Amino acid sequence: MIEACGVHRTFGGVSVLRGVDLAVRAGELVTLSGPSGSGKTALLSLLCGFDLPDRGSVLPGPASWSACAVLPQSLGLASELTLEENVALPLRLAGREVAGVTELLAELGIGHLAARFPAQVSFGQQQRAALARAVIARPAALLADEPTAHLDAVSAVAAVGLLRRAADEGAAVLIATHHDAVHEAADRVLVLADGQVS
Ligand SMILES: Nc1ncnc2c1ncn2[C@@H]1O[C@H](COP(=O)(O)OP(=O)(O)OP(=O)(O)O)[C@@H](O)[C@H]1O
Repeated sequence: MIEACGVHRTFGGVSVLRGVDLAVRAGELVTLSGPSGSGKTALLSLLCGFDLPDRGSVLPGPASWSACAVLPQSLGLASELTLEENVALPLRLAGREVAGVTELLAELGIGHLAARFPAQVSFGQQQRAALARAVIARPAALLADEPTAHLDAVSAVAAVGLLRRAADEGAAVLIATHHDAVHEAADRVLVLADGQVS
């Protein structure tokens, strides 16, 4: 479950989020649209615990952060690990068997780059690796910020397919995006405008 209840956040005197309420249930893929600068990234940062609300509450909270995967715009791949090692990391950290990495990279069209380091591939290729890392451990909640921003049409279809599958397998998935192809795969589309979600 992903949830925001009465969330407020102000930056430098500017009230960006003004009483945001939303809920994404297990098995649901919900997209968040809204003009550039409306606060989508700020909201995702609160939902995943990167930031704290001035007022209101969010889920997942600290007790369930380990079951939450985040795909930030900055990707956050470990530069000293290969793409394959990056994708395997959530499984290793959880003490689980490493399986499915090769298949996932192939599905996203970057199987041939598995042994390269992030700095040796394009940003769009890094973005696909970060997406694979976000879904590999089957998180209960998945927050993705513009996951198709640097992808061509074919790669975007593969990425959206993967996010849809994560929801179909039971994850609560929330995606901030400007892309119609992602909205079309969603169960619901939310709009963030004037500090509130509708
Ligand atoms: N840490 C911060 N400090 C100061 N201002 C911030 C901070 N984070 C966000 N803001 C401001 O909050 C507003 C919303 O920013 P945010 O990045 O959340 O928008 P967005 O909807 O994700 O935009 P885009 O679609 O361009 O990615 C902007 O005016 C931004 O400058």
